[in-house]
Amino acid sequence: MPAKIVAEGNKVRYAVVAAGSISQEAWMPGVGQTTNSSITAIITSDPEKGRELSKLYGGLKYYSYEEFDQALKEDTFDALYIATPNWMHRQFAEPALLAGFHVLLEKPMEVTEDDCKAINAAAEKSGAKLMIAYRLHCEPSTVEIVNRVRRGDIGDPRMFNSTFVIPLDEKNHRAKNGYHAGPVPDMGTYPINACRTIFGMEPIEVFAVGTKTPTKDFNFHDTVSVTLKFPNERVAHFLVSYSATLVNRYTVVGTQGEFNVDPCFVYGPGVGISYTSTIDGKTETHKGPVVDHFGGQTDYFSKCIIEERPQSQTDTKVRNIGEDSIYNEPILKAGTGWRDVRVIVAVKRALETGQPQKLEEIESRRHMTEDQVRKFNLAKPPSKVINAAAPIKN
Ligand SMILES: NC(=O)C1=CN([C@@H]2O[C@H](COP(=O)(O)OP(=O)(O)OC[C@H]3O[C@@H](n4cnc5c(N)ncnc54)[C@H](OP(=O)(O)O)[C@@H]3O)[C@@H](O)[C@H]2O)C=CC1
Ligand SMILES: O=C1OC[C@@H](O)[C@H](O)[C@H]1O
Repeated sequence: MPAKIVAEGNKVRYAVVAAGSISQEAWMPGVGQTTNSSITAIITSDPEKGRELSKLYGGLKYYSYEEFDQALKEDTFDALYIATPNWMHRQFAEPALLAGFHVLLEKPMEVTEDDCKAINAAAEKSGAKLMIAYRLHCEPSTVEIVNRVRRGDIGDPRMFNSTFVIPLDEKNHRAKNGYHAGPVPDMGTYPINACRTIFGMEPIEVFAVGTKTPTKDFNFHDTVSVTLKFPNERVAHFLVSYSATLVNRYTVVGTQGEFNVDPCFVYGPGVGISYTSTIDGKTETHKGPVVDHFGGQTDYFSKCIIEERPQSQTDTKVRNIGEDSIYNEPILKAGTGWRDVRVIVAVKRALETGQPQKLEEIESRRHMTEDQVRKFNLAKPPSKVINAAAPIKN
């Protein structure tokens, strides 16, 4: 089926697939901050959520998962926001894309490289647009930091180090579903995407060490240390964990300076991505604005849909830092979703074998530019949340 067209002046109509915590508490309120997007349908396995959210959002059409194929035949939406658990992304994304619906797909893209490739192939076949929900790609401080590295403010970026810890409630779906629900896919996606973007390169080797906290009942390594070797002897390291207090920070060290970013990955009331820069011995603090990440990414994606920006512009070539070349206009970022998953599955192999894992050398593609930045105020929290599990242990 050909890709859905949304006329200039109309809003892109979204269906939300899975009304979990991120959909109800962040994405659905965030859409209200945009001017070009609306929610018109919900696809859920829980009829109570269907009824209640339909009322809360002014009469959404709701469907069960079994009615998904039927939903794709009706004219109630143009695009989908898919926020199922990681291993259920493809089952909704692939048929929706083949049917011409645009898809904003939660991170990580899926759990295997084959799943990612199948999703990309579906988008290519129909021409429908696909974007992985990297909300930070539309966040002003994150884009500023990346741009400052690209223009050489800290010299040659040599090292990246990050810690991302969120204490997980053991009742959450992430707690009992093995590696692919664990901290590497769930949270590691952020530092992996950040260091790939900051270095403008793809890693060539992966080392990993995992531990299982004795007092916890997770069925995977709940704390993992990962080292990524990059071309030109650059190195990145990150630690992710479900089993300690909330921490989210990264440092990029270059030949002339460093950026320390804290908080760097999370969102919500009072949270503005902020950093200190120390360049040639002079330290400055940069307090970032509190913006709605979810409204921002959706507004950007809808703009790409309305303007019919070609997906072929998705993965434009990136210069290596220090080289003098011109960037092309980059747009969406399906390719970068697979590139993160490629690393996530290599970490799994490294944990299983205890051996470093080589990655095929691939050229880097540019993703994340100024035109993606959105500065919407944070949406008000929803007046009601229906049957959604809190990810964070209180
Ligand atoms: N970009 C970001 O900042 C964030 C992204 N995410 C991503 O969003 C996705 C969903 O995360 P989140 O909302 O926190 O998860 P939740 O556990 O809160 O919700 C997941 C929802 O998926 C549906 N579901 C279908 N099958 C299952 C199953 N077997 N087990 C559990 N849930 C199921 C349910 O919705 P229903 O009852 O409606 O069918 C459920 O409420 C993940 O891919 C995650 O990585 C999550 C948090 C932040
Ligand atoms: O931003 C996030 O923070 C909490 C995580 O569990 C979630 O999946 C991630 O995307």
